[in-house]
Amino acid sequence: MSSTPSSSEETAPYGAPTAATAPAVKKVRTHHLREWKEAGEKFTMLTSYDVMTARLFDEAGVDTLLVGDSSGNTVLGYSTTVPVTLDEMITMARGVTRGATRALVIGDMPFGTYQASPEQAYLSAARLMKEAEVAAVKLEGGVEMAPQIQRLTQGGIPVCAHIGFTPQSEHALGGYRVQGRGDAGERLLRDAHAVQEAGAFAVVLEMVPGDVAARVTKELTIPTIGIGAGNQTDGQVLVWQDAFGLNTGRVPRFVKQYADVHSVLLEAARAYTADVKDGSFPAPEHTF
Ligand SMILES: Nc1nc(=O)c2c([nH]1)NC[C@@H]1CN(c3ccc(C(=O)N[C@@H](CCC(=O)O)C(=O)O)cc3)CN21
Ligand SMILES: CC(C)C(=O)C(=O)O
Ligand SMILES: [Mg+2]
Repeated sequence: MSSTPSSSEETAPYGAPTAATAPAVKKVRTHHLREWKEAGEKFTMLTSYDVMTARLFDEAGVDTLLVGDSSGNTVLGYSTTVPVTLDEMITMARGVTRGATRALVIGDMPFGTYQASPEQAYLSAARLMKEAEVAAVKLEGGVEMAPQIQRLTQGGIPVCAHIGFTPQSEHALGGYRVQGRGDAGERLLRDAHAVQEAGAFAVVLEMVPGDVAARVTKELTIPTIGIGAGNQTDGQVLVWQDAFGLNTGRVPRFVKQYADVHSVLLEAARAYTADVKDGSFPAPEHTF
């Protein structure tokens, strides 16, 4: 089987598909995630903040792309996601939706753009859809966000919920900590059921004990997407700069490093600098 992506009608635009890792779906929709859950087939999500990584991850068969507010850390260099604005999210999401042909693109709602009221949430989410053409939005919160989730879904905006450790509430939660241990497990279950009831099509479980995430995944009919939540969730999500080794800072324990992009780019940038300084670049073939 060729691993070269094809844009023909017959062939889905990703390389070397297998039944287990790249279901033969030409364009991923929210209902596909539900169908994969029912079939016991896992799916993937990676963050993406620009057109080139969106194209690349789409070609690889990554099922969903999240334009995460983790861009506050990975693109803009803040220490938290809190300062990220809706305008910044829209600008980045525009690139991602242009790059993705197969993957479902979900835009994160940044802090302060939905918590105030369901109306505020609708106006913010509608901007993400109209101006960046995302297929769905994601927001953080459980029971307390049910009115927002309901308003968006009733207004035609698919919502992915996000419970457990919710980074926008880092200051309220008291740092980066596992959520749902012990008695807090019951609260997490209530949050999970509340977002499903409100109409969410999926829910991210962040930094939740594996056994609790497994129970949530069993009890819910909507798919769960884990990050630091064990291997029993329906899907998995990671921040690409963590997983592929561009981020050389401290990465969370739940990250597996699949590549060392930092070294590749460091080597290339050093070689370019050396070539220019010793006069070997540009060579005649680079000159008009
Ligand atoms: N680069 C990046 N990767 C992420 O996964 C990520 C972001 N940014 N920004 C938004 C949120 C914040 N997230 C984070 C950030 C830090 C930890 C962390 O430091 N975890 C520690 C402590 C766990 C504990 O105390 O129990 C760890 O070792 O996993 C976890 C999740 C996940 N998201
Ligand atoms: C870590 C994921 C789930 C996220 O919300 C983000 O990238 O912003
Ligand atoms: Mg986020």
